[in-house]
Amino acid sequence: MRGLEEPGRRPTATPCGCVKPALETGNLLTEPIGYLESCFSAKNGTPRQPSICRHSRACLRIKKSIFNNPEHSLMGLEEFSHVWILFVFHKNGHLSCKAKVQPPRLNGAKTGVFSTRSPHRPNAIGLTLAKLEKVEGGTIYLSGIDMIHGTPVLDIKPYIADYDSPQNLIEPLGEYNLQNNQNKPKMVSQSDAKTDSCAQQQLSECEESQPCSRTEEKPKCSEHRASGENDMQHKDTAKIQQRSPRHRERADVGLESRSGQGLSVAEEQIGPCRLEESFSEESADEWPRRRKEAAVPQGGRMEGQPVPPHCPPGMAGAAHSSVVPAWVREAPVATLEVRFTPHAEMDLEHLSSEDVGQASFKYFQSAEEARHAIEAVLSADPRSAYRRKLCQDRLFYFTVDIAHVTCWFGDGFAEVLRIKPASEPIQMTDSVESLVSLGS
Ligand SMILES: C[S@@+](CC[C@H](N)C(=O)[O-])C[C@H]1O[C@@H](n2cnc3c(N)ncnc32)[C@H](O)[C@@H]1O
Repeated sequence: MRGLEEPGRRPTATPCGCVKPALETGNLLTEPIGYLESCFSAKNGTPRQPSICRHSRACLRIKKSIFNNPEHSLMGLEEFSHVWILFVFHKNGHLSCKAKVQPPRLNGAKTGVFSTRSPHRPNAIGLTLAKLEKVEGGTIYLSGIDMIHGTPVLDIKPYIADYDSPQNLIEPLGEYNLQNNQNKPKMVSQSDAKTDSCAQQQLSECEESQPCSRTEEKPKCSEHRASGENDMQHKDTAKIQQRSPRHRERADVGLESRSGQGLSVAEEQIGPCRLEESFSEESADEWPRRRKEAAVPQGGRMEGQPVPPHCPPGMAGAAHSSVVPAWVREAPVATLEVRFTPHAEMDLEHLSSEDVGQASFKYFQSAEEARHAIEAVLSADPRSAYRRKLCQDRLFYFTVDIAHVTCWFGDGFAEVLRIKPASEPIQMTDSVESLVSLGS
């Protein structure tokens, strides 16, 4: 059998030495489909993962140079609740990166770049799962984002739990089917099984408990939002997920880092543990040692724990869970308590009052939302490991929407001292920078 040719060996350089973009060799000259307008103006204070701040908002207009009719490209997207956003970390400064990085959440410990969500990677590409608030013409509105203003966006893909979450993968039900004299075993992925899986019955709003079957019959209860009668169904399903024992189990083992906020819509939909897997960015020096003993299925179910009723054993085991090392849930960085000084409280009130003749919030719908966002950002401790250790007494600043926030960090808490109107308007990326070359 002929092996794959190593792409790097193929001639990709032109006589002048320039790298010639060629799809075949993975040298891709990308053109952003648009630039994000985000409530975060700079890296400082921008959440490290989208799950941190559900009120963080952004919008993306698809460029006309990509599609004459941008709205055509978004057709059907409104049926999805969440989207993957692929983007360029355009503010990384330089395109070099190290094999080992020190993610802030690991407080200075090093780990391999590919076990993290570090922005400093060989190809400066970011991946964020955002909530899709609405689609209007050629523009999408997002929330729960971790990208800064002006971020070049390369692609949008719908989030489909059936494809994107290992919990939703289905294995043959041979043993079960034989025992129950049901249909022949069949290797099915969620994509063709739609929703007739036992796992989904567990999470869906079916009142009757039914054995899993692999028939072609129409699913009675679907959480497949894209499949038609989506909106109401989806919401109901989310409620049921919260009620189901399986969901509770997940919530119980969830990382308590959401600054006391209620579950975000994303969490309601896909469960906090799953979010942790997608959004956690870090590792510890000691993790390879601990890995085997401490790896935890994402569903939170350890060996010996009860399996959901009505599912054959094979359906509920670790084969259907994703696994993360324990440090993901037990990161050595604590969640902080967030306080506002009376002065900061007054500032926030002032900022949101309409009678002072200043710009009102562009992304937040109320002062309360702004407050929640500030709390969410700070409770996750946005400081780098370096700042945490060496600049302990320094003030920390960040801008979110029109609020320029000044705060400081004490032992286990962050205190907001001032909130002033942001002085500089957010600048959009220069169109000259719009072509981003990926690959070597
Ligand atoms: C840790 S990364 C994770 C991004 C994405 N969720 C991922 O996993 O690929 C998020 C951080 O990247 C930084 N960031 C966001 N947008 C950026 C951009 N356009 N250029 C450079 N850094 C950016 C911010 O400091 C933010 O806290």
